[in-house]
Amino acid sequence: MSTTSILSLPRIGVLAVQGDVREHLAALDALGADAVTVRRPAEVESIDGLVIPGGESTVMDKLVRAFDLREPLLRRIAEGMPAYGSCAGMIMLADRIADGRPDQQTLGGLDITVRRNAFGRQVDSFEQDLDYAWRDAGATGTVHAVFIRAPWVEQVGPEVEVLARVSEGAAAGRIVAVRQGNLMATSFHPEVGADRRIHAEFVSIVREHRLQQSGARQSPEREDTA
Ligand SMILES: NC(=O)CC[C@H](N)C(=O)O
Repeated sequence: MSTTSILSLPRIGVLAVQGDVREHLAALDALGADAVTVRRPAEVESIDGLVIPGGESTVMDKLVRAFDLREPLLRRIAEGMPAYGSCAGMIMLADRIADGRPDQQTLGGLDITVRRNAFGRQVDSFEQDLDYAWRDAGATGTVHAVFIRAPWVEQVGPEVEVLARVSEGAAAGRIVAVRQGNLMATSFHPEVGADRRIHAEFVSIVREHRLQQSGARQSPEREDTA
């Protein structure tokens, strides 16, 4: 949690050890967030929310450990810091990987099982319009989802809300967007286009969390003076 005023911009970090960091920074910046890269343990402490980009989850896992980011990230996520993972980022936030390599660790937090590269080699990349369960009352309509060697969600726990499924083709019905409390993940890459609605949903989760945090900090004082 940043120590700046609650009225200041939410500071949202993008995990910047590997992957498509720049596109997420641009999307967050366009939404009026204070978007910063996260490479050092101290940087994990100063952010209000975290985006984990697409890339290669095995490499990301190794670098997170090599840069001493694993422990602070685990702690902040356990404390309730909002996080959003796209593609490899979804894998990093998953509690379980189906057929995972024994040496691959995730940060976890989302009670889901993901399957890496689930759509198969023949269809490395594809695009589809999906129905999306918007939480922002202002957002409506489908999402044009871009999948690049994407995972799908094979199993979800009872606390997990399914936000989107594949709409057509052999994989129709597969879960590709989820939310559980302050954690959100998509198999696809909303950062590649100009549509900012999914990032906007995450920024509003971060804003709400900050408000709750500031309320929690203030309430003991209010009791004192009552
Ligand atoms: N575009 C992506 O992030 C691909 C994810 C990658 N296949 C992985 O397993 O980590």
